[in-house]
Order: sequence, then structure tokens, then C-alpha cells
Amino acid sequence: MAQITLSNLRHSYSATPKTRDDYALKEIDLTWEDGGAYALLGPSGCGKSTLLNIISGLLNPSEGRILFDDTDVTSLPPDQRNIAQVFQFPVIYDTMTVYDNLAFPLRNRGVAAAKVDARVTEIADMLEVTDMLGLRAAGLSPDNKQKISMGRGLVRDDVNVVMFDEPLTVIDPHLKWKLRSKLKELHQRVRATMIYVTHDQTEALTFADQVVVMQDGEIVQMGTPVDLFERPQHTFVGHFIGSPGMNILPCDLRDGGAFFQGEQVALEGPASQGDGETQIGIRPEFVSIADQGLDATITKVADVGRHNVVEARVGDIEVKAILEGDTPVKGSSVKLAFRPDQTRLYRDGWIATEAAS
Ligand SMILES: Nc1ncnc2c1ncn2[C@@H]1O[C@H](COP(=O)(O)OP(=O)(O)OP(=O)(O)O)[C@@H](O)[C@H]1O
Repeated sequence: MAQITLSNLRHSYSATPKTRDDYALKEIDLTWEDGGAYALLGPSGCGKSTLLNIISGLLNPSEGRILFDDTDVTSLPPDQRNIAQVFQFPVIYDTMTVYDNLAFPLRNRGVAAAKVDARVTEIADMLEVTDMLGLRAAGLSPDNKQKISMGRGLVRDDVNVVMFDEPLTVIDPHLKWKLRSKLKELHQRVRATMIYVTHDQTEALTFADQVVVMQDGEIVQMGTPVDLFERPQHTFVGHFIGSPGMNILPCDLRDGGAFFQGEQVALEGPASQGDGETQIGIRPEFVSIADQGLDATITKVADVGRHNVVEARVGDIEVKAILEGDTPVKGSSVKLAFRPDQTRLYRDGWIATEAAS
């Protein structure tokens, strides 16, 4: 396994890029620590596959370098990078048995039969497919095929990194959670560096210790699932993560305070100086109905099981709240309060308040 460093990486699919918009990857500087469980999370088109293909060597970056530990691999082809990859669709040999499928990556590299057997047995046990080892892969269900595909990615213990590219796409929704937690458990057992690419926040947050959030060819935040929830560094992260996402509300800064719809709102801490468009960020979990606060009208109440998701209008702006217990009915007038230590200020998208100490 290796530490992977991406240094000043940029990539354009155009031969003659002129503006920043011509780059699918704008400027990436990132270190993936040896043995870490990472997710690369972002919406379709943000550059995840481009970044993955650059790490695996399928694509040469327009600028920048890739290091595996201290070795510069930027110009090495994929087969010399020693990477295992698990794709959206299972890559297995239907005519072979499950055992031979799992053994294939090892036999291909001339690993001795005894070690092949030990490793296949171990991985099959971890994946709970031991009873399938003698079966032909053709007869397996799609989720079992994908399990075997994952096993093929994990069977070698000498790879630099295992990369998963949306591996649960073909899995039935009710089986997804099982495989998701299985992968997390596998990481804890094998301790390989793993990068899991997805546009699904649940998959990313379940699997990864560190989540790298991408938007429009840039990394907007790298952090633990708790960091991303509690202190999004960018409004995109606040909005993209959470269900529903963070409320992002226009505000004015004046007289040393932040004003939303004409009312002053207490922030978590002092705001940095600067020009630019300012917004308040507050998660629905920290909006409540109180005796004093912003005048609002309830426009929608959705019972989603454990709690209600309530939408309220403050002036012409909608604010979402997650409320438990008694909830006001649609059309009623209420006062909304924001929990001050969870109320952040953003300027041009980026966080601009200091955390309360
Ligand atoms: N071969 C290509 N030629 C030209 N442009 C490309 C090519 N591949 C990707 N792009 C563009 O680069 C940008 C990033 O695409 P990329 O496939 O890396 O995103 P992604 O996050 O992996 O999306 P998805 O989740 O849909 O696969 C997009 O604007 C896309 O249109």
C-alpha cells in the first residue's frame, strides 16, 4: 500500500484550453494517506471519473504529478501502477468457478498455490461466499457477482490502492446497505488504501473515514462525515450533504451583524472582513419553533417517520426545519429560531465565520 499524492493536477479534454472552464479538473492538491478509507463524492459531471482515471493511469493529466509514496508515477501506464479497480458492473469470468475467479489475480502474478489458497479462503470468508466457491460464476445473482468482483479487487495484498467506481449501481436497493457495511468491515480488516467513488452521500458517509467532496472540477472540502455535516466549508457541501440539506439564506452584513429578511440573526462567531455575496447557512436540524424569532408561515409539513420536515416562509424565502413531537399545521403563523452556535456565514460560497470556541 502507498500514500498517494496529487500535486498541482489539472486536466482539460481540450487540446487548447483557454479559460478555467475548459478544465474538467481545475487544480487538485491532495494526499491520500496509506491505509485510509476515502470516498470521492460529487454530482454527475464534477470530475470524479477523470480523477480516478488519472490515478489509475488510463488518462495523462494536462498538468501536475502523481506520486505513490516518493515515486513519481505520472508517466507510468496502468499495468505498472499496481492498482486494483472494482467497476460499476461485475468484472468476472462467467465460465470459471467463484474460487478460480478469486484466485485469478494472484495466479496471474505467479503467486504460489498454497498462498493463493490461503488468500482466497480468507477473502471468501470475509465476503461470506465460502459456500459458493465451487459454483460457476454464471449462475450467481447480480449482487453475488459484484461481491466476487469486489473480492477480486481485494485479494492481492500488494496493491497500492483499491479503487471502487460506483460499485453498488447494479445492486438491489434492499441489498445495498448490506454490501455497504460489508465494505466498511472489509476495510477495517485488510487496512488497504481504498478510494470509493460515488454520487450517493449515504454510500460515501457510511464507507469513508475521510470524504472528498468535488464540485465542478474542484475539491470543495475533505473531511470526516461529522466535519462535513457540522462545518461545511462551502455552501455546496452544506446543501449536497444532509437530508434535506442546509438552508442557504441571503443576508446583509451591516453594523457588525447579519440580517436576514430585515431581522438580525446571531452567528456562531465573528465574521471575517471582505466583499462578496453573503449567505447564512443553518441546517434544518438546528431550526426550531420558539416564542421569539423570525415571523414565518408554515407552507408544508411532511411526516418522514422519526420526525417532520417542515417548510416555512420568512418573507419570500423558504426555510426548512426538522421538528420532532407536536408540529404546527400548514398555514399557521410561527416564530423560527436558529441555534446560534450552528449558524454560519458564507461569503461567495465559502465559510466566513470563526467557530465558537
Ligand atoms: N472523453 C471526454 N471528452 C471530453 N469531455 C469529457 C470526457 N470525459 C468527461 N468529460 C467532461 O469532463 C467533465 C467531468 O466528467 P467526469 O466523467 O470526470 O465526471 P463524473 O463526476 O465522473 O461524472 P459521472 O458521475 O456522470 O461519471 C464533464 O464536464 C464531462 O462532460
